[in-house]
Amino acid sequence: MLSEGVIGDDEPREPSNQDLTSTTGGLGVASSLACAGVESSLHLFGGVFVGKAAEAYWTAILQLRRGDGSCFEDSQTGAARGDARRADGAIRGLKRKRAGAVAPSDATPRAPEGRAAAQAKAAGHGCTTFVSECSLPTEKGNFRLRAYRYADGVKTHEPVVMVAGNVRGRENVPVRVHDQCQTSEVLGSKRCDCREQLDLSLRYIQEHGGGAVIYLAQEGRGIGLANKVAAYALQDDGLDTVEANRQLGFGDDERSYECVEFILGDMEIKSVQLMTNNPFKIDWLRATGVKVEGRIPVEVPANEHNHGYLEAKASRMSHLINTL
Ligand SMILES: Nc1nc2c(ncn2[C@@H]2O[C@H](COP(=O)(O)OP(=O)(O)OP(=O)(O)O)[C@@H](O)[C@H]2O)c(=O)[nH]1
Repeated sequence: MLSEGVIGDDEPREPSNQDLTSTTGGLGVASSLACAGVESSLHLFGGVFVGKAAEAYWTAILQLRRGDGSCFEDSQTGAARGDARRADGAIRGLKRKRAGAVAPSDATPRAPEGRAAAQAKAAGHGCTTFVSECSLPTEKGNFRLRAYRYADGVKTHEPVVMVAGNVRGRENVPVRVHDQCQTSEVLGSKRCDCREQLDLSLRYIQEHGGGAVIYLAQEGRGIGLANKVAAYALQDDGLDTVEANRQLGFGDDERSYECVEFILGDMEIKSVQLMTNNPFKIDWLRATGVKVEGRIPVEVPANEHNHGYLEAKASRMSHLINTL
């Protein structure tokens, strides 16, 4: 087992002014959609975001940025918050419309929401800031826990990273980008493989010279806990995980990985071996500028409750699962 991980030779630190003004890269476009060694079947579809909704959205975004590009989410005016709420509603409406527009009736595996989603994930509308770091002894070993804050004018969340070993300045660092699953990780649900994947990843980085697990609060592939329960209810009635999302008016995948490049850069991780079974996650991360050198599978044995779910992930979402 590794000793408690460090980002480099740093001591744990409190947020400095520099930390609190460092940000993600602004309004960039996909820096790279090249996906060497990984099969990609991104499909094109477009959506135009116009009129008052767009104005409100950009107003809210711009009010979150100083001239120097830094974040000041806590100083939003009431007007900005109102704009943000209207923009939030507009975006939700757009997503529903889009989900209806693209919902395919065939079972062909495809990138969830296609190229537009990959580009949106890469577009860089939000700000990520480092907040603080502490030691975190766990059942899987000793880690350092780094906390960040992300805000895009509509929503905020607080990504955390569990780090083991010395990763600063390294290439090919094993990294897992893991999305929250309260049902399995907190409540012990056997409907999915999320908790086991998290455990496997934490053990892996302890046993293989270090690495990082970036944990993002994007419950239910970004649709939220209550909506995921609604999706589960539809799956209880026979729909699969993809059909259930569409039936609720959501895209197949509503997650955003915009903060990941900033977090890796902040930790001076130069390139990663991504721990995932999802080839599209590799595409998305590359589209945001993350240097993904390769993939480490995170496969766990199926159980009687999640077998159908894992089969749907393999057949509907192209997940590379050999344990079925
Ligand atoms: N909407 C929805 N979300 C689910 C369902 N089951 C699990 N999740 C969420 O799915 C997310 C994990 O995504 P997965 O599709 O399992 O895997 P992935 O992250 O794309 O790929 P891996 O890196 O291989 O784990 C977590 O946020 C879970 O809360 C479901 O049936 N419906």
